Amino acid sequence: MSLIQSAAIAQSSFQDIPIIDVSQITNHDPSIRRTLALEIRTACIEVGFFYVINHGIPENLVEEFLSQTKEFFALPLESKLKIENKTTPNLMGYSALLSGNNDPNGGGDFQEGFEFTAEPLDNSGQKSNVNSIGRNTWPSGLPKFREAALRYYDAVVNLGKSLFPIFALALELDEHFFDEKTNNAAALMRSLRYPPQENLKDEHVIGIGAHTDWECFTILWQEPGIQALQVLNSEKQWIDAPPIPGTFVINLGDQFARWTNGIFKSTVHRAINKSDGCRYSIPLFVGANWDAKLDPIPGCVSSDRPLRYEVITAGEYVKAKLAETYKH
Ligand SMILES: O=C(O)CCC(=O)C(=O)O
Ligand SMILES: [Fe+2]
Repeated sequence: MSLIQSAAIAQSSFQDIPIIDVSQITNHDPSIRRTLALEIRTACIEVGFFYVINHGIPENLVEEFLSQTKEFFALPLESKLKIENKTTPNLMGYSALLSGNNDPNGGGDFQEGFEFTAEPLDNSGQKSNVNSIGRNTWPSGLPKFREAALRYYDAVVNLGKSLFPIFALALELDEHFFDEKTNNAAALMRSLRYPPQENLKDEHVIGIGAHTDWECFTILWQEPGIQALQVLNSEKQWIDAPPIPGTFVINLGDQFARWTNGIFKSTVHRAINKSDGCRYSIPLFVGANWDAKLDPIPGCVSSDRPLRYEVITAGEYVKAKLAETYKH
């Protein structure tokens, strides 16, 4: 069945998020790759979200960065504000509670964050760490933070790189289709702390308000034991996406929706921490090169399914979204 036909009959009234075993993601056997791609294709067309298990990312890398993240957020506010994202040229660094607002109808996101991008681990801090997004800004007084962050980052980026060829197969394209559109992309990682909102009365100010992600896809680690993330289905029901130990959540973002003319879903989601303690999560946003055009890929536009989005570059799109989210 063609992509457009599959999209036309897709059921997006999902009640749960599929779990996909990606242990074979680097297997070269074409039939194994096709089977995995088909499973991912269905999840992308119907849900826009899936969990991955057997992804190969060592647990200790997560634990080490999580423990550094907890130490960072436990610093006094004035220390964190020394590296506030609003004071850096590229919005890297610390974002305070309520400083961002992902939902234009919301009153600000009730989370703190630390954002960074690629940087060689052995770099002595010279010019080479400037990529298309620019330099990172690291906290001082936490000697293990940078290394733990970058080791974890590299492992998750590698999973991201192995997903692009499978997404291409899922879209009936050559496996290398996305190579030149993504070979110079700088993925952004954020570690996040959500204070408890146990007795939430005002749904106007929640951990992260209803939004879609802006890049191609997101690889999200969530702290086990605390339900917070919810995903909106086509019936406008919020479906829980609970943390499942040993998994990551993968969700598609707007860049994939634009490339596929909406066939791959960039699904609305939000997070609310209703537990009685802080909740941590760590998304990695994997985007296209900033100069890559978000024009529809073959097989996604027809007379029945006309072009839905204006064609712009990934960089133009993300910059506009950043300006909207951090405007106040
Ligand atoms: O913390 C979460 O579970 C979701 C975070 C998220 O949606 C985002 O940062 O875009
Ligand atoms: Fe998100």
